[in-house]
Amino acid sequence: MATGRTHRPATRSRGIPEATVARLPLYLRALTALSERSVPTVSSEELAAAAGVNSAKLRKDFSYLGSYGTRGVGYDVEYLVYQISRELGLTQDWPVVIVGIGNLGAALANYGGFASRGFRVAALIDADPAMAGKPVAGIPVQHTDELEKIIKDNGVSIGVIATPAGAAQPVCDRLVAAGVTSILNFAPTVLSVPDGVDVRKVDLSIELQILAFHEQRKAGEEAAGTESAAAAAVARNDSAEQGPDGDVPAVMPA
Ligand SMILES: NC(=O)c1ccc[n+]([C@@H]2O[C@H](COP(=O)([O-])OP(=O)(O)OC[C@H]3O[C@@H](n4cnc5c(N)ncnc54)[C@H](O)[C@@H]3O)[C@@H](O)[C@H]2O)c1
Repeated sequence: MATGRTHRPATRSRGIPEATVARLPLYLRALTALSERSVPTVSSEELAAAAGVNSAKLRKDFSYLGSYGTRGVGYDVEYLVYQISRELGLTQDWPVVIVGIGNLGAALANYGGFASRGFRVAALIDADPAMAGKPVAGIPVQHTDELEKIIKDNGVSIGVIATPAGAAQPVCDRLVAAGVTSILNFAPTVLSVPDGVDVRKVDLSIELQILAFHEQRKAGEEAAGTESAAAAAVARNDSAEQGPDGDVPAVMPA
């Protein structure tokens, strides 16, 4: 669930809009679940529901991949997994470094989902000399002095930043100078990067704040609903209480 921006135009060079690219991982996650259950084909409606996307949008997205499905049969799950993986560049191995191996960095290093999606954790880097050589998720932590060499030796193009906010920009600068062109930033700070470098920002507290906004709105709607129900009840009572000279009650007895 990465949020934030990438430093790219709204339409990529091959003509796939950025919004479509952002939905491809959602389709892939849903398709992978189907593939694990050996489901051979899926309709656009089923897949759209599983991915949480509108089915017309899904069909449009897949048309950019040249995938139109077969009427009455739907889409071939395995082929679509392959097509989307290829489009996202997941059919090749992506070595990733994680910088800042504290609570979050260690949790990320231990997350098995990276490797299964083609992201190999090539190195764990931390500024704390006491951590150097200590294994986390089976990988020895290396000191930041080694950062440039690690990037070069492993051909790393993706860096994950999980340092305190104050360290994130200098770490980002070093990663970029060493050749990293994509950064996933978990630190609560806005990074500046040169053209050609993509930054995605993950901030769970922002997601929670958005949920809090919706919760507040739901609570407001409920309160308004209770108020209007109460007002309607009062109105019904008023009309029912009208005397023999009054109008006919709103609800006539059967
Ligand atoms: N995005 C999110 O949803 C989310 C969630 C939790 C934490 N965070 C953020 O992630 C970051 C890490 O959180 P944490 O709880 O793991 O902190 P932590 O203090 O446990 O770990 C930070 C690690 O970074 C290392 N470090 C400090 N300066 C460094 C540098 N210049 N180069 C390399 N390593 C350096 C420290 O030695 C430490 O091991 C913080 O910025 C925090 O705000 C984000």
